[in-house]
Amino acid sequence: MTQDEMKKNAAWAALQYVPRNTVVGVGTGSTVNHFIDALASIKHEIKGAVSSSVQSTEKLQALGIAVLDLNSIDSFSVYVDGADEINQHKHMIKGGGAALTREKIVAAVAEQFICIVDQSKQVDVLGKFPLPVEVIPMASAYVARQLTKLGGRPVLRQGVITDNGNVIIDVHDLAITAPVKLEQQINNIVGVVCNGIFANRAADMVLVGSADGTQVIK
Ligand SMILES: O=C[C@H](O)[C@H](O)[C@H](O)COP(=O)(O)O
Repeated sequence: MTQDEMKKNAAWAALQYVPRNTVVGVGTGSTVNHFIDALASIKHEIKGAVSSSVQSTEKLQALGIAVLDLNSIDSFSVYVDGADEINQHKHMIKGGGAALTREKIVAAVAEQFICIVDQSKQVDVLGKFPLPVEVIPMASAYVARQLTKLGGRPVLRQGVITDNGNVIIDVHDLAITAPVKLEQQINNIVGVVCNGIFANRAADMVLVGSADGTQVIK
């Protein structure tokens, strides 16, 4: 079974946790693209979606799913999104597709975060995947120096501008043993919009696709 088939299994398994007659929060990425396909199969049973990226919005709309303004909603039940890495505490690294800030915003409004991954995303310690940090462009050199002081090796992601008009710095060589603390420390650097550690708001449930089926971790 390919990695993409494992992603697809996890994504379709998420459908059973989507309450009907409500708005659904939708993340971004190749795993979520499978979830959007799955969501289209029940589009007449939901009230629409709130989206975390232009990419997901376009796919949702192309499949006939209404995309609602997050500011028009007080809360909704379930946010479904992938991850680049996830540990046993359901802390994640996200942002490989540069969508981390809007993802963190939509996740914050959701009552429950369901993370869909293939088994290759499970790690003991976060940080082998370079940590994405979204940065206001004029602050990129300053922020890079501060990230170096925290022990990382910052690399500006070439040719990428986020949906919010900012740049991404990928931080290599971090062994993230205290994700809750490091997420806050990086947020405190002036010029940082958001970082890809999702630990202060971890996932509530993880669906892990593998060749043996989909494992549910609650
Ligand atoms: O910015 C992108 C998101 O955080 C994605 O959820 C993450 O990169 C995982 O993507 P994929 O499902 O393509 O592996």
